Amino acid sequence: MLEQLKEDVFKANLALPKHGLVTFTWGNVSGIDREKGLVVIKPSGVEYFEMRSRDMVVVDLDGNVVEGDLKPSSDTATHLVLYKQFPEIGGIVHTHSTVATSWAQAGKPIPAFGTTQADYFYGEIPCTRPMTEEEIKGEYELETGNVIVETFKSLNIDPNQVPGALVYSHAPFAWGKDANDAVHNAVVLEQVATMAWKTLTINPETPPMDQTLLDRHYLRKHGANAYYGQK
Ligand SMILES: O=C(CO)[C@@H](O)[C@H](O)COP(=O)(O)O
Repeated sequence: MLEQLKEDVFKANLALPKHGLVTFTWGNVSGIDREKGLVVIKPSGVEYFEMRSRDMVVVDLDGNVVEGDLKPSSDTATHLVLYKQFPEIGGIVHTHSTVATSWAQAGKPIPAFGTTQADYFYGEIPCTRPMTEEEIKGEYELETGNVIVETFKSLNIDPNQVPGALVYSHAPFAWGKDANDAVHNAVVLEQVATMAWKTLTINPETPPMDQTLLDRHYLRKHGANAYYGQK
């Protein structure tokens, strides 16, 4: 079970450069075995092309390394907060993908302008508030997770319906039912970030999409009555 999770997380990490979501060692992917209370995550600062499955690091929910010779990702604390606060997610991706990161740096949520976003995100993709000097000087990665959770609670957004967020002045996090699903949502996030940017370039007055159309497209792929594809 844990060996399979390591392999899955390893492959998911290698998918980041394949999809053009990361440069150098930027970004990271993790997956959780909730029965064991263990998280597998990428080692910090290791080039993707050098990475091997056995390099994946296993930590407990307090961040203690329980297996692996390398140091875990520097963003591990953020992943752990999200696993604890979003109990239905099974995988998390952090990238510095160019356009989504540009939205995060601008401090703007990504509005839902069309059905592409609606198929995967049930509305706008939120951006967190600026972090305080105390949060930044403190345990920044832990506080990054806390401010993502705070954003979803304050906006009453279900993280299972909007599987991603922009961290202000930083970059996006995405998640899903497992590491592979989280990578899928990270790819979609970068795509819809690009579409939204270009939409506003073409028409700065573009309004968010019609709620009925948003409902139709999101609910055709998600929920008890989903019917998309061969369902
Ligand atoms: O957010 C950041 C840096 O700001 C991270 O994405 C790093 O770029 C990757 O860190 P490691 O996972 O290699 O520790």
